[in-house]
Amino acid sequence: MAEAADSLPPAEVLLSKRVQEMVINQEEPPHLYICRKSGEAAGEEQRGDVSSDPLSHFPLIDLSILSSSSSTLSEQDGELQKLRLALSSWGCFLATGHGIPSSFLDEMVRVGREFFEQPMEEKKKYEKGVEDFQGYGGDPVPAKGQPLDWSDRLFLDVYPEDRRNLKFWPENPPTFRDVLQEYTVKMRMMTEAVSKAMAKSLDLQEDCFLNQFGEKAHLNARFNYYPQCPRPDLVLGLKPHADGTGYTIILQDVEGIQVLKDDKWFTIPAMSGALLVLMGDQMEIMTNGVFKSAVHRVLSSSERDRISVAVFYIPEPNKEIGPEEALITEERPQAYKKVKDYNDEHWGYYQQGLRAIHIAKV
Ligand SMILES: O=C(O)CCC(=O)C(=O)O
Ligand SMILES: [Fe+2]
Repeated sequence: MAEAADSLPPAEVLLSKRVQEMVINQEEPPHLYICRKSGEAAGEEQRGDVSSDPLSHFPLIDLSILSSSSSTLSEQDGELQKLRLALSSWGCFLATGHGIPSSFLDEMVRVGREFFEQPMEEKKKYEKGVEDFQGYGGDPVPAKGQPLDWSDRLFLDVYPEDRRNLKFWPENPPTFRDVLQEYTVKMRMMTEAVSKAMAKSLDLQEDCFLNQFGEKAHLNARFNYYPQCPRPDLVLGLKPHADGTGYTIILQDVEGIQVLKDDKWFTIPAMSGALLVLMGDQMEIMTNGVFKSAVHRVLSSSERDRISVAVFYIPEPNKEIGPEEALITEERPQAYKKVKDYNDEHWGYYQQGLRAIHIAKV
C-alpha cells in the first residue's frame, strides 16, 4: 500500500495541475484529495451529524431595517437582538437589505464563472506560484498528510487599492475588472454597515469595531470554483476550517457550504440576493468570545459545479486588536489577549488542518 501511495505524485505536482483539468480528462480524484472514508458521509447522515432540518431557523437579517429611518425603534431593536443571537450561536447569518441589487450579485457570479469557463491557456496567464497567494491556482502546498481541496481559485487583494497587483486581474471577460472594482466599493459599504450593526447589537459604541479594524483594513477576494466531482462521498470542495479574518462575506450561486453547530453540519441555503456573513476568529477575539467564529466546509457534488466569492475583511497590518473593554465582566472574564497580524499566524495552522484560536487565549 505504502509503495503505491509513494509512487503517486507529491502535492506540489498535483497542485501544479488544476482540478478542472482532472475533470475535463475524466480522472478519478488522486489519493491526496481523499479526506473522507467511504461511507463517512452516509454515516454522518445516519448518526444525525448532518441536519436534515430545512434550515427553517437559519438566521436571516434584514440590514435595511437597521439603516432606514422609516423603521420604528422597536423594529430596529428586534433585528439587533436577532443579529446578536445569530452571531453568538451560529457565528453567521444571511444578510438581505444590504443595498446591493440582486442583478449586480448575479453579474459578479457571471464574470467569475466566465473566467473559469475559459480555456486553460487563458487562465494560466494569471497563474500564481505554487507557494503564493495572489493569482489563479490552488492553495499553497499544505503540511504533509493534509488532504487537498476539490476546488480551483482566483485570489486577489482588492483593498486598499495600492495592494492590487493588476497582473493577476483577468482581462477576460472584458467587464471582470470593472465589476470587481464596483463589488469592492460595495463591500466597503457593507463592512461599515455590518460592523456598526454588530456593535449596536452588543450595546457598544457603533464605531468600536471599525476602529479596531482600522482605516486601512484589508479586503481580499477569493473566487472559488468547485468543479463537479465523481466522488463527493470521498472528497470535499474545501476542508473544515474557521477563517482567520475579522469576518468574511460570501456570495454563492448554488448551495454547498455547511456550518458546524452543536456538532452537526447545516447546509446554508443559496438564496438569491442574500449574502452570507461569517465570523472569523478575530471577531470572536474582539467580542471576548460572545460571537462565535464559524467552523465551515464545502461539499463537492457529482451533479453540478459551483462558484462562490468570499471577501475576507481583515484588520490593518501591524495593528493590535483585542476584546472590547465593555465585554470583559465578572461573569465573562477576559478570554483573549491582544493580538496583531493574527491572520498570518492562522495560516500556518490552517495548512496543518488545525485551528489557531488557542494562540490568542489568555
Ligand atoms: O465556497 C464557500 O462557500 C466558502 C469558501 C470559504 O470558506 C473560504 O474561501 O474560506
Ligand atoms: Fe472559509
